[in-house]
Amino acid sequence: MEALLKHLIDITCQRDHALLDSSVASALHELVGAKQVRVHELFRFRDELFVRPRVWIQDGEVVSVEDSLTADHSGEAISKYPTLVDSIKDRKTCVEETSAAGDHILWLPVWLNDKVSTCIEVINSAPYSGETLHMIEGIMCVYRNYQNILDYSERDSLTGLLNRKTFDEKFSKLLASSSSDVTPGNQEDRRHHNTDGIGQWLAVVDIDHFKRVNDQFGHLYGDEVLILVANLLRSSFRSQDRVFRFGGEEFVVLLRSTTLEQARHIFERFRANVEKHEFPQVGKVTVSVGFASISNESPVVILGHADQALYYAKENGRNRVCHYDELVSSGLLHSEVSNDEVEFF
Ligand SMILES: Nc1nc2c(ncn2[C@@H]2O[C@H](COP(=O)(O)OP(=O)(O)OP(=O)(O)O)[C@@H](O)[C@H]2O)c(=O)[nH]1
Repeated sequence: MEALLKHLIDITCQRDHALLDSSVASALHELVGAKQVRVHELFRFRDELFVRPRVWIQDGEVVSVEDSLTADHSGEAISKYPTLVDSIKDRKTCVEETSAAGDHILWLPVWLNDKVSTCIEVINSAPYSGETLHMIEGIMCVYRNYQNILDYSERDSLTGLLNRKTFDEKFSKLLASSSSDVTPGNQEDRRHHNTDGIGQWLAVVDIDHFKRVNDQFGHLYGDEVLILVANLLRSSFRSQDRVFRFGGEEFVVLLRSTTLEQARHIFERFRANVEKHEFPQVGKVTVSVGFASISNESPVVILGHADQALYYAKENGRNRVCHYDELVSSGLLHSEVSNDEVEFF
């Protein structure tokens, strides 16, 4: 009872999804005495549903995918887990199966607004008693309620995208984890990309002439355009990338683990998706995009680079994607001296 209370206090003091996942995994691992607990993320890619662990137990400790930039983000097709597929089809919250090795596996899909984007897997060598199942059910209810509360505080109410406050937290965390990966010997390599040319990218996206939409059609249509652009952002990027509404008609995208060529291609594909889209009543809408590599510079400098590239795109025809480093190396932009003293967040 005391251990359960301790874990419930730990779960309910979290203000961040990743920490909430970790404290729930730790509670289930310790209270059930489970061999393994994984918190999986379910995501759609090219019309297929995939599963990818977000948190798991390794050497008795909880490990989170957010702790590492190098973790494998690809995931597995959900069809590899038929019991999980059935549990979702039947709208169940708990299904048990026995593996070929004799382990007892519990699949616990988390239902939020009729959708499942998270599922917990608990693996145990012994069968689960009625009392244990009852306790797991209680922990899952607390977990679901807390996910709801966190979603509400992390998201923008109009578009449902992550909000500016969440960007500040996530971006600082991403930079901290990338700089903690730096060892004295490889500092220069990590400054921009790893040796494969794979890097992280930040883009600022701004709707072109949005004021005209509001002026010509009214704010309700303006809001509708914002919602539709947010949907196009969601469908144009992978689920491990992060999309934020930064304020007004400006959005920020964090693109993980791609080369410069891929990043350019992905941002260009999004720009083209918006250009092709028919917006009800309003007709055609375009966006400009400025992007920069996520280096070991401060958040204000990286954001400033992407902003400068966006400004260049706006000044040079709009409806285009511009890359900061390329503009600097071709002499079209002047690199700014970094000023880490500036307080931005
Ligand atoms: N409908 C609606 N409009 C908003 C919202 N937030 C900001 N805006 C409007 O967005 C417009 C932004 O206008 P500007 O910054 O002049 O930029 P723009 O017209 O998009 O022009 P460029 O960016 O130069 O292409 C302003 O009219 C704001 O009132 C919102 O939540 N809903």
